[in-house]
Amino acid sequence: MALLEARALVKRFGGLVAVNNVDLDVEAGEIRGIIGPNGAGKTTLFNLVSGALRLSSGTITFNGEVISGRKPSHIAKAGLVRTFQRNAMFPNYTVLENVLLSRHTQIEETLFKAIFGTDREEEERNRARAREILEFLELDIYANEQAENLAHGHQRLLGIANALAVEPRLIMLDEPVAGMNPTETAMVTDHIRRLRDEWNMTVILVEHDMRTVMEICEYITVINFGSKLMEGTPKEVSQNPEVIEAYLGSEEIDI
Ligand SMILES: Nc1ncnc2c1ncn2[C@@H]1O[C@H](COP(=O)(O)OP(=O)(O)OP(=O)(O)O)[C@@H](O)[C@H]1O
Repeated sequence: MALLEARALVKRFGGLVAVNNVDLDVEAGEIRGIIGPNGAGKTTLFNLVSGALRLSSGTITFNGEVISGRKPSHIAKAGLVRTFQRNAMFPNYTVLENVLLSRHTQIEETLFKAIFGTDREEEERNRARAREILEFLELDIYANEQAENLAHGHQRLLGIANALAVEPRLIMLDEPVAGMNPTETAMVTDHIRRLRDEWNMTVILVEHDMRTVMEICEYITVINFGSKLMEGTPKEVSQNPEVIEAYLGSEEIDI
């Protein structure tokens, strides 16, 4: 059984079918890419899996548990979290505080509980874990910096740190290298690979930067008009005429 099994997912917005009967199986330890043209339904698919949007129909099983219909906080606690395209979640707090606050806000349902709901021992544990995450992502030198002062690449990395704070098994990254220069892209790509290799994390990413997708994903799902067009290795995807037609306007994918 795959770690994530999505069956016949459908999402309708009024008359528009944004996600149309999509199956998705992701094995533990995979780095999976989801690609497709603008408006194909990638973000909607992400939101369905993370629980941010309610399914019109379909079932999602994660780690053997049915998670469809559950709240995002429940899904996060079960070990599946997503990042967002926006920068730092709590811009006026330090980097370390961001990771601590994220852990609480993603798995607790009220801000009160998030802020006051933990005992000292648990808080110590959370703090130690937050430091470990920052070290892993080489953000520890910024631990006491205000988040909004970080460079763009580091802010996006902090988004990943915030997601890791709930200690997930599967992390969904929404355009992790969007707007980055080549140095930042290389840094983030390297960390994504290390997350899988060293922390056994399963990763799903939506990304427009084809070079990054081809470089780090061993398997890619292509979405077009809300439906799955194909799945395959980067090589299979980049050579598939339907994909080239749909996604790249008949230009070859540059790998
Ligand atoms: N909340 C919503 N209400 C109505 N329509 C929506 C909503 N969210 C998305 N859509 C529509 O659903 C379709 C899929 O959008 P989605 O954002 O999932 O595509 P995408 O593949 O992520 O696109 P992009 O690559 O541009 O981010 C689009 O036609 C979009 O306009």
